[in-house]
Amino acid sequence: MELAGLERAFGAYRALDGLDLTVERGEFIALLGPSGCGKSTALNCIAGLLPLTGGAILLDGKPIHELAPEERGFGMVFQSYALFPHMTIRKNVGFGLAMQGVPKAEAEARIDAALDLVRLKSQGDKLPGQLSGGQQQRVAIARAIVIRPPLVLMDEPLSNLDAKLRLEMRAEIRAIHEAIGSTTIYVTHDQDEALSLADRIVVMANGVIRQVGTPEELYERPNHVDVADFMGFRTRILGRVTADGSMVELPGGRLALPAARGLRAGTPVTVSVRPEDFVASKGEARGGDGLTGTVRSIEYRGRAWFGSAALPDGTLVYFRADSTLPQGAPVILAPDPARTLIFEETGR
Ligand SMILES: Nc1ncnc2c1ncn2[C@@H]1O[C@H](COP(=O)(O)OP(=O)(O)OP(=O)(O)O)[C@@H](O)[C@H]1O
Repeated sequence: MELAGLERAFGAYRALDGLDLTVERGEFIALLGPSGCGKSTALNCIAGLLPLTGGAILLDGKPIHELAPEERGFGMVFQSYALFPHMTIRKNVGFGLAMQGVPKAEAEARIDAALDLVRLKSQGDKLPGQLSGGQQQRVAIARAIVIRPPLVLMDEPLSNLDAKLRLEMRAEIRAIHEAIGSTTIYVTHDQDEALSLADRIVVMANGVIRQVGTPEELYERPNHVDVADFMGFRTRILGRVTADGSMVELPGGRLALPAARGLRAGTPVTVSVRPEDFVASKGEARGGDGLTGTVRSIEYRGRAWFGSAALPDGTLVYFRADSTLPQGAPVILAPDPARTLIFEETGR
């Protein structure tokens, strides 16, 4: 499937501002981004629930964006399970087949197979209200896949479930995707979910795609400060490349960072670091060994302590420490230079 310059405006507001993406058959794609970035809008446009205001959607080379949702025939799974409360599980799962006029014997066999896949075969005669949240979401998945759709669309399907069930269902969703060989587009704001499920992740911000890549590519080499944010680079510090171009001048000190090599002297930069790669120890920094900050909070998380410290300008740094540190104490904050990212002129 191909999204070509997908646009959706609400009045003057452009919720989708030119999305280009090719999805291969059998791929599992995660659309990842903060609340309001346009993920659900993109999914609803693909499903046909929202008309486009520009661009095109092609399936096997044919434009489908003028088709009604039922003509596209995609399977949809929403955050709310959207089951019919007065219909049995079997009837819920079979609804799409009945609409398509699939003969009864075939429909029954396909309902059996779908319920088997989501491990609910024995629950078919119950009503949705008699099932747990996780079971209801599995019914919704069975209903989406029983029609053998060319594309399965999922919008935060796990966000109503508790943490343990979310992990179990995550594995099941991937297993079902493999088992039926479907193409799946999955909307989430949870980077763990995206990293563990997807073949490729599409990171969105403000209605545009920031980066597309495999989980490894995005985790190791985010190309934009927004993507880094999503991949766990929690600390972002604004600074400038020093006059001789060898270091980065930041609040609380200067750092020698290989990633800054090649940038012009004076270039404004954002430095991004993960908490586990930013080590705090007692003392004050001097001469490029780290930044000086003041401990704001600290807690033990097994193995190590994690906390936050304020730089002189108030910027918060999220750090790891090998022993506890008193609140209010001055600390040296030393990032692992090889794991520190630098972005030009992208600070907020
Ligand atoms: N029907 C609508 N009318 C006006 N604005 C809308 C409409 N639907 C969405 N928007 C706006 O478009 C933007 C994108 O919304 P969308 O629901 O796609 O975001 P999202 O990334 O899915 O966020 P969330 O994770 O919170 O669901 C938001 O700013 C939202 O307010």
